[in-house]
Formats: sequence, C-alpha cells, structure tokens
Amino acid sequence: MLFKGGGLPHESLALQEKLFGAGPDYNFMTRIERFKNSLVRVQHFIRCCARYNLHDHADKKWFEGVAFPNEVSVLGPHSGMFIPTLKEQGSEEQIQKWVPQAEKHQIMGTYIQTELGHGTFVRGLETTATYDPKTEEFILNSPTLTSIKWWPGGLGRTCNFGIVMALLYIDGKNYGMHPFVVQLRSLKTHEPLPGLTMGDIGPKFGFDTVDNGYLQFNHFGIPRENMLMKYCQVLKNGTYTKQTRNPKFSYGAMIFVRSMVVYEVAGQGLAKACTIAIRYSAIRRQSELKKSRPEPQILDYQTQQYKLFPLLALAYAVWFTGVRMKEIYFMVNNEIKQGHTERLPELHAISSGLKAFTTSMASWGIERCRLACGGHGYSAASGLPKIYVNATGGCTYEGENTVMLLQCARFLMNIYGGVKNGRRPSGSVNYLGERISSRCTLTSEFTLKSLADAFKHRAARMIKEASERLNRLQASGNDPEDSWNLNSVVLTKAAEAHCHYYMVLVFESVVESVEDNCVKDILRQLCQLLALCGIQENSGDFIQDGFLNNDQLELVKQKQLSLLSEIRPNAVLLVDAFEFHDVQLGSILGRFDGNVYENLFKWAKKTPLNKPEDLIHRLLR
Ligand SMILES: CC/C=C\C/C=C\C/C=C\CCCC(=O)SCCNC(=O)CCNC(=O)[C@H](O)C(C)(C)COP(=O)(O)OP(=O)(O)OC[C@H]1O[C@@H](n2cnc3c(N)ncnc32)[C@H](O)[C@@H]1OP(=O)(O)O
Ligand SMILES: Cc1cc2nc3c(=O)[nH]c(=O)nc-3n(C[C@H](O)[C@H](O)[C@H](O)COP(=O)(O)OP(=O)(O)OC[C@H]3O[C@@H](n4cnc5c(N)ncnc54)[C@H](O)[C@@H]3O)c2cc1C
Repeated sequence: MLFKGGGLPHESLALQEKLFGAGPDYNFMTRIERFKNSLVRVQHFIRCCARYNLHDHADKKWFEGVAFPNEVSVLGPHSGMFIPTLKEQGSEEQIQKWVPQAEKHQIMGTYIQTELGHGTFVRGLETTATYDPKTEEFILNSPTLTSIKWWPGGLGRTCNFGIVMALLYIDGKNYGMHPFVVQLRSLKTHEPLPGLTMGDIGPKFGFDTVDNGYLQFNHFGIPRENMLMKYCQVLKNGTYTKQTRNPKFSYGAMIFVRSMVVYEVAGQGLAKACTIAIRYSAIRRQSELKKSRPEPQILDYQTQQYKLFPLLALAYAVWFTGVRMKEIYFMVNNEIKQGHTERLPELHAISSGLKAFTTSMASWGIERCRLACGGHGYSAASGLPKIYVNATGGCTYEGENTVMLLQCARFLMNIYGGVKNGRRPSGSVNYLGERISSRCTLTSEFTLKSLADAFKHRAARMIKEASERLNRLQASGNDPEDSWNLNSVVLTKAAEAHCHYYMVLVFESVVESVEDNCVKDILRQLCQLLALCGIQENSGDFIQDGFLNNDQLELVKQKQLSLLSEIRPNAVLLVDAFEFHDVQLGSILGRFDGNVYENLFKWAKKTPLNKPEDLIHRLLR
C-alpha cells in the first residue's frame, strides 16, 4: 500500500481480461502488427471502461498499465492532454459539448502543437488561425513547410479530433498562441477532412504503438465556437477579450503532463528495470567467489550490488517524488481555479525541473540495469530495450530536458534575486532565504537530516554562484541574453542540484512518516544509499567550498559499501514490493517464478527467423 495508492483492484480487473494477458509476442511483430495489436487492445480497453465504469484518469491509468504493458498507449494524448485541455481551457458550454463525448471515446483527440521547424520555442510556431467575421470562422493555415504540425501522438491514423495550438490573427493583428478544437477526420468514414493533409511520420526509436503524425492545413475553416474560450474570447464581430490572467495559462496542458511524467514514466520505468535486473541477478550464477564452491548468485558480487542498489534507491526516490509531484500539481491547480495564481511560477519550475531531472536519471538507470544483465540483457527477451526506448522519450517530449532545466533555473534566479532584495521565499525554495551554513554536520551516523542538509548546502551554493556569475557577465558588458547563454551550463547544474535536494528531502519525509519500524529501517538504508551515492558522484560540488573534507568523503565511501551488504538480504523483496505483474514487466529475465533459462529457450524457438519455410531458408539452401 506504500506504493499502490489503491491501484490494485483495477489491475486485478484488467488481469482478468484474457486479451490483455495473452496474444502474440510483441517482440516478434513488425511495427504495423504492433500498431494493429495495440488498436485491438485500445478497443477492448474502451469496452472495459464502459463495462467497469472507469472514468477517473487515475483509475484508467492502473488499467492501462496492464492493457498496454511497457508500450505507450495511443490513448495517452487523448486522456492525458486532449481531455485535460478541454476541461482546463474550455468555457462551461465547450466542456459540456466535448468532454462527455471524449470521455466515452466517441471522439478521439490529441494535442497538436509541435511543428517541423519548432518544438521548444512555442512562440516561434507558425500555424495561423485567422478570424473571418463574415463567416464567423477561424481559417487555419500552414503558411510554410516548417509550419507543418509534426509529432502529435495518434494524429497519423487514429484521432478524429485535436487541439491545435495556432497564432490567432484578427484584422491583421497577431494575438499570440491560442488553443482550437479541430475535427480532423470524418466520423463516418474516418477519412481526413478536405483541406487537411495528414499521415504518420514514420518509424521511431520507440513508441511503435503510437502513430505520431503530421498535419498541413490548407485554409481550413472551423466555427468560431471552436476556440477554447475560458481565458480569452473572440466575439462574433471579431472583438477580442481576455481575462486579466497570466497568458501562460494556455501552456497548462504541458504543466499537467510534466507533473505526471515523473511518476508515470520515470518512476515506473526505472522500478520495472530494477525489478528485472535484481530478480535476474538473484537467479543468475556465474564464476567463482571461492575455489571449489558453487557459483554464487551474481547479486552477491559487491560490484553488482554497487551497480544495482543505488538504482533501486533511486527508483524508490523517483517513485515517491512522482507521487509528491502529482499531489502538488492538483493542489496548486485547485488554487488556480479559485483565482489564486501566486504559486503557478513555482509549479512550472518544479514540474519542469523534476520532469527533466528524473527522466534523465531514469533513462541512464534503465540502461545501467540492462548492462548489469550481461548478454541476456541485450536480448529483447529481457524486456529492457522496450522499457528504455519508451522511457527515454520522456527526456525529449513535453519540453526537451536541458530547456526544462533552464526554465527551472530561471525561476531560481528570480527567487534568489528577490531574496537579495529582502523578499522571503516559500515552498520548495524557502531554503534560499536561510543563511548558507558552512558547517557540515555529517558524521559516521549519517542521519537523514544531515544528508538532506548537505544537499541543501550544495543547491544553495550553486544557485548563489550561478546568480553571481550571471551578474558578473552582465557587469563586464554582456547583454542579459548573452550573459544567460554564457552561464547556461552553470544554470542547468544549479537546477539539477535543486531537484536533487528536493528528491532527497521527499525521500527523507517518506521515511520519517513510516510507522512500522522494520520498514522504516530498510527504507532509511535506501535513502542513505541514495544520498551517499549522490554525494560521491558529485563530490566536487561538495568539496569545492570546503563543505566536505577528504576524511568525510572517505566515511561516505565506507558507509556506501557497508550499506550494500545491509541491503542485500532485502533486495529481491524490495523489488517485489513494487508489485509488477509478469504481464506488466514483459520480461523473461524478470519473471516472478525465476524460471528464466527454460523460458528463454522456449522463446528463442518461437522467433520467426526459425520458421523453416521462409525466403531466408530458400536463399540459404
Ligand atoms: C498523463 C500523461 C502521462 C504520461 C505521458 C505519456 C504519454 C504521452 C507521450 C507524449 C506526450 C508528449 C506531448 C508533447 O510533447 S506536447 C508538446 C510539448 N512541447 C513543449 O513542452 C514545448 C516546450 N517549450 C515551452 O514550454 C516554452 O516555449 C518555454 C521553453 C517554456 C519558453 O516559453 P516562452 O513563451 O518563450 O517563455 P519565456 O519567454 O521563456 O518565459 C516567459 C515567462 O513565462 C514563464 N513560463 C514559461 N512557461 C510557463 C508555463 N508553462 N507556466 C507558467 N509560466 C511559464 C517563464 O518561466 C517566464 O517567467 P518569468 O517570470 O521568468 O518571466
Ligand atoms: C515520442 C515523442 C512524442 C511527442 N508527442 C508530441 C505530441 O503529442 N504533441 C506535440 O505537439 N509534440 C509532441 N512531441 C514533440 C516534442 O514535444 C518536442 O520534440 C520537444 O518539445 C522538443 O522540441 P524540439 O524537437 O523542437 O527540440 P529542439 O528544441 O530542436 O532541441 C534540439 C536541441 O536544441 C537544444 N535547445 C533548443 N532550445 C534551446 C534553448 N533555448 N536553450 C538551450 N538549448 C536549446 C535542446 O536542448 C536540444 O539539445 C513528441 C516528441 C516525441 C519524441
């Protein structure tokens, strides 16, 4: 229950559905077969949603975890972006009109923002929506090659609706980026509507089951009522009105997905990879530890523990941080709905920073898990390549990670500048108002508080130095933009240090909240390991200003190594606690029953290349 938060009943329901548990092996399918198979699952999922009355996003997510194991469901953009954007940015009338149809999957939508020429720089997007008061229509147009919409998931073949982000023009004046609801395909024939050129963008690194697509508008008219009008309105006569609210509200869908990605993509992906690698390391025996003794489980090698246990600790940390990120999102979003927008910048900064920090760490961690499985890790049977290619997409989509760290850094610089001018920070940055202590309280006991304080010190120092460097660059004659660019590596590192501290702090707070002493002790060990590895891997940051000395670093190393032996007896139980079903893992190496070799052999025999009658056989004969 520490993990599931009530998800189990929905997983059990989904596991009862034969179609989700069985069927052809994903690894032996072509992309087209994978896509078709996914559509069959989508249709069954939709039937199940109706049968079991699943409307809530979280309930559906648990169900999807089984229905689309380690795949990105083509429903993701529909439920994760299309519906939330309608709800958050539509007027009451618009919500009444479209949300019920979307929730019943009578219409299927996606989020259409990125173009061939621009993804990161949203203000550089070129698609236009020009209002014509005579016909009371917006005319959508793609004026250039680079303005063709490119990447939206489900656009290629699946969706019949989309929310299109386009520049609003009235009477020749540009009012900036606005969201429009656009019907893309006929509800009868599913053919693209006249005036639209659309299709799939082709094979990718992962995301085989998603038809990321392109879309070119040729003066395509949509009714005036299709601009989402909660925050801005265009009246029949072309008058533009807007509430005196933050223009960044139209970026709300991105904040939502970034907030969810920490748990759904980074947390889940890394936890699955650790489950596979640690279970496999407990059944795999190799070499000799002692002469003439049975070969040990590879998990007994200290080097194997050193590879995997820090990742296990990281998986727990990212998981807890992801849960906290979701809570913060819903809390601040509720405040915004009540008209209190003060915490929007902080939400934007922490969701951008954590999305970047955790997906990068998870992506790196999943690959390390694969390497830790030796040769069999390289086989698709391990399930790890599929987990990797899908999770690593999270480093790019919804804001490329470097760009997201820079957004987080921008907020940190604003806050730090405010502190210098006497303002008191609050929330996730309240520590920037404290005096940076130069005294390190780390002793061989390594209390969680002292470890978190070390990360606090590092973050505060790096933010201060990034800010001072920025000021120096400007003082020496660079303009603000060039100064920012010349300081951007330092800025991303400061943002990472802030996110790292936040993650350690969340983990510490979870450990402190656990009542069962036994569980608490085990989680404390993991939290210590996470923090100690963080200190060692970034030791330069901790010793640069003399905060840590060489003797303390030696203590860090010793404690890290002793923790490996302490965690070893519980390692397999700690991954079992994630409670992934074999269907969700999709891995022969990570099977719960540990029956790896027999199943690897059976699996290899089924590979299409072994079919006797195929062309290859004839060519080789
Ligand atoms: C539930 C789902 C779970 C899992 C998902 C699974 C499957 C789905 C798979 C894939 C989905 C992928 C979908 C997509 O990728 S959609 C496309 C996403 N695109 C992006 O993320 C683009 C990234 N770029 C941007 O967000 C922006 O352009 C920018 C980099 C942030 C810069 O914006 P810009 O307008 O130029 O702003 P600035 O001039 O830099 O800043 C001005 C001011 O505004 C603040 N700001 C920026 N963004 C926001 C925001 N979203 N909210 C609040 N405030 C924002 C910024 O910090 C600055 O503030 P100052 O106070 O410093 O002025
Ligand atoms: C799997 C997947 C699914 C997607 N789904 C959707 C979807 O459903 N809908 C949708 O609209 N889009 C979608 N996208 C597009 C995605 O959101 C963009 O690709 C993403 O936002 C990155 O933008 P970009 O491609 O323009 O990268 P670029 O900005 O071109 O990045 C290239 C490099 O330039 C650097 N860079 C760019 N700007 C800066 C800067 N200001 N400062 C420093 N460095 C910079 C980056 O760090 C990066 O190293 C998807 C993408 C992928 C991979």
